[in-house]
Amino acid sequence: MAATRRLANTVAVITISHPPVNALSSSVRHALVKEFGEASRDPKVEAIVLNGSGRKFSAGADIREFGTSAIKTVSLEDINSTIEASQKPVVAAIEGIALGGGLELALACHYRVADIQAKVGLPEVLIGILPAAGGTQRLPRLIGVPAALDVIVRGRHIPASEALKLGIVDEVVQGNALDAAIQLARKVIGYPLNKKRLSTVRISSDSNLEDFLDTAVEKAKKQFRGAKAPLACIEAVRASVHLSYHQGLEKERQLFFSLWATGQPQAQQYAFFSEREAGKWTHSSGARWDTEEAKPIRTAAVIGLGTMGRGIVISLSKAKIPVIAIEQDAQQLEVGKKAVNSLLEREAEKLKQQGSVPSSNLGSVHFTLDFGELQDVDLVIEAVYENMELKKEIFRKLSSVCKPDAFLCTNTSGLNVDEIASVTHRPNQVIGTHFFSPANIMRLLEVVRGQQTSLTAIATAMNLGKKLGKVAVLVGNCPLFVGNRMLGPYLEQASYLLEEGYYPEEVDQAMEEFGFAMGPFRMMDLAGLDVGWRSRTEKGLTGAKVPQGTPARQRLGSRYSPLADILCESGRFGQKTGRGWYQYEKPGGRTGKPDPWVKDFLQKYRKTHQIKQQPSNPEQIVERCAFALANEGFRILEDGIASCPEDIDVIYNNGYGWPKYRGGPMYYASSVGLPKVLDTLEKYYKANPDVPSMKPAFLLKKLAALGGPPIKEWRTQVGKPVNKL
Ligand SMILES: CCCCCCC[C@H](O)CC(=O)SCCNC(=O)CCNC(=O)[C@H](O)C(C)(C)COP(=O)([O-])OP(=O)([O-])OC[C@H]1O[C@@H](n2cnc3c(N)ncnc32)[C@H](O)[C@@H]1OP(=O)([O-])[O-]
Ligand SMILES: NC(=O)c1ccc[n+]([C@@H]2O[C@H](COP(=O)([O-])OP(=O)(O)OC[C@H]3O[C@@H](n4cnc5c(N)ncnc54)[C@H](O)[C@@H]3O)[C@@H](O)[C@H]2O)c1
Repeated sequence: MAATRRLANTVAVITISHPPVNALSSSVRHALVKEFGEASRDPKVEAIVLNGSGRKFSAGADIREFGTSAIKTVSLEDINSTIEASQKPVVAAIEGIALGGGLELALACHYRVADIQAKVGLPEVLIGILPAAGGTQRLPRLIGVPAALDVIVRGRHIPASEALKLGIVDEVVQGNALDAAIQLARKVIGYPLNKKRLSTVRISSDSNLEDFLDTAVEKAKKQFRGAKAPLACIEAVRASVHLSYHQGLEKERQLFFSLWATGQPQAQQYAFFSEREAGKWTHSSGARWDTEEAKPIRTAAVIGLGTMGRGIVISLSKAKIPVIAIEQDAQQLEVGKKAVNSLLEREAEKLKQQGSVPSSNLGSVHFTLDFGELQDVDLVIEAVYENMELKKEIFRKLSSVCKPDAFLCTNTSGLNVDEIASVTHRPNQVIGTHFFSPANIMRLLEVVRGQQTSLTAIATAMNLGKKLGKVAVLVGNCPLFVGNRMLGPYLEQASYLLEEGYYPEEVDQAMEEFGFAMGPFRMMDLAGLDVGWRSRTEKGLTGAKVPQGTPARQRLGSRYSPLADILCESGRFGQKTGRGWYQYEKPGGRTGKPDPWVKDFLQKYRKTHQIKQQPSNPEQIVERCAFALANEGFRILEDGIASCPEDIDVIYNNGYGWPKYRGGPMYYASSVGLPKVLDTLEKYYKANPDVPSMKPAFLLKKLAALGGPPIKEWRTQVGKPVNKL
């Protein structure tokens, strides 16, 4: 059923009923027209209340309908106009969510009542479009241009208490919003409605407002580089200032269709559904997310309170899970405790501003040096240094101290989860939980299954990810897992580009213009060049273990770039030392400037090694870096380390700053066309047979030979997920 109507005395209650989120599909819109028309004509009805079933008002338009003919039947804005013009007062009872078209529907009502838990917003920008059922025209008329612009351009989900302050809703109730809405509807019967019809409000413009909008455009260009939707949102809001409501609506429509033509909405909507699909994991045994039960996690522990441990503690605490936090000595414990407490204070402040009580919304954190205190916890996350021997020592301890059914997780960036599990008495309870830095902010969680990891452990870790508000993606165990493994060939290409004549700022600029949050060299400076250097030294790729006589630019018969090693040997570790690929104002500084030292060093290096310079071509930079990423992605699929291309894209969109409006590296390869990707890689590999990472993957060749089928069909060409190692 799409919408139903019942009578509460003289108030008709129309309920949208389209589980799970009451998306306003074509059938819902038809039903709304019918029910609203009947209520309007019914002489017994004096007021109308609109709500949603399942304690959710509505998540907006049915995203699956975009690009189909269904979106064209019964426009939502026509329904909104009819509601707004109603002679009987209409009240929206907002429970749970009123997002996108859901809020636009509520804005057409004359009054809005929300429950305290509700969230409202216009998040269309996050899926590449703009509110296109009058939202960009009604909201500025209700709360003013600056506040509306912030809501629309950022696409935030706004808590009810803030929505009340902004004036988006008229009333917030602790209890039942429907009862409160019915009461309000009765109260306002016979009141004049003119001022409640937002389309009739006029916005007065002045030069300050124009300056404000111009500044917003410049800010959005910088902040959302390359994304078209935020700019379209600003243009639509600008129209609300200059044009009549109906002309503004027409502008909104035009902007919607011109955005659609860019291809960005399709990529972002693919990313939206891919995130949801990632939760629906499958296992080679045939087990799935809906066949396995997760164990509840009532208490947890985190070992190591460094960069990662701190963020993980905060994430757990925000999910109301009490945490025991452990360090190696009193001094480190004190440092960690200070850092965690300061982050917790910030969280508490945010909660207070939202009208929530911090003590009942944050799990407690207990600091200790005593592993003995871990005997009752349900789950432990280890986040000590990336060192196999140290991790094994910790897991031996955990195995003997923790209760037998406790889950033991490692936050390693890429070490062998099976080897870590092998020192415990319960390898089935051991699993990788690879968070991203800062762990309390970044949404990605790679959940790494080992050979012996139980299905319950997988279900529990995936469920924990959801509880922490993360996008959890299940991956197999191989060196560096998925995201970091793909970075290898990408960074390798970036380095080769420097050897061939480019400078760090040129490569970064090209990748940032492509849409990456940060180019490869800025990213390396931020993460610390020493991390990779230590790992290459351990592997014998640099340092004393390299056999005498090895050519500087070759290892194990393949091309090698020693540039990053040379920087590290000069003490240039990136931001932390104030020098890396860039120079910074001070050690720990954030603003990098091109460094003449690097320029000079690169020029000398090229001369020494007689490297032929390439003519400058930013397109080539993007192609080489992005195709190197995608090619490794195809190998990961072949190996069964990721079970589908969508999972890889979710990882890149949420953990590596890939521009969501390009869908992810696999979606990008698909949109460029697999035959073109293959051709480019083939040409490069033919000219550079000593760069094996650019040898086209077998799966890429297979899919290209099939003519490059749509990405949703690739799954059928991929083998069953298996653990490699
Ligand atoms: C000129 C042309 C006219 C254009 C008119 C434009 C009108 C309007 O301006 C455009 C919009 O409203 S655009 C829309 C603006 N609104 C948004 O962008 C809101 C997008 N949604 C969300 O942010 C989150 O889903 C919620 C916060 C709603 C729930 O979060 P949660 O509790 O973690 O749950 P969950 O796991 O996330 O979802 C559960 C299931 O619901 C599914 N589904 C959800 N929303 C859907 C939708 N709108 N549609 C379809 N499906 C939707 C989701 O896929 C999943 O399905 P599955 O098959 O079970 O996997
Ligand atoms: N930093 C990142 O961006 C990042 C991202 C993802 C994963 N990781 C992984 O997370 C792990 C931690 O990395 P980090 O960056 O937080 O390191 P870090 O150096 O910032 O912190 C490690 C912490 O572990 C503590 N520690 C060491 N031995 C201990 C012991 N025996 N008992 C208790 N605590 C001990 C140290 O005192 C230190 O505070 C590593 O495996 C790393 O590869 C790091």
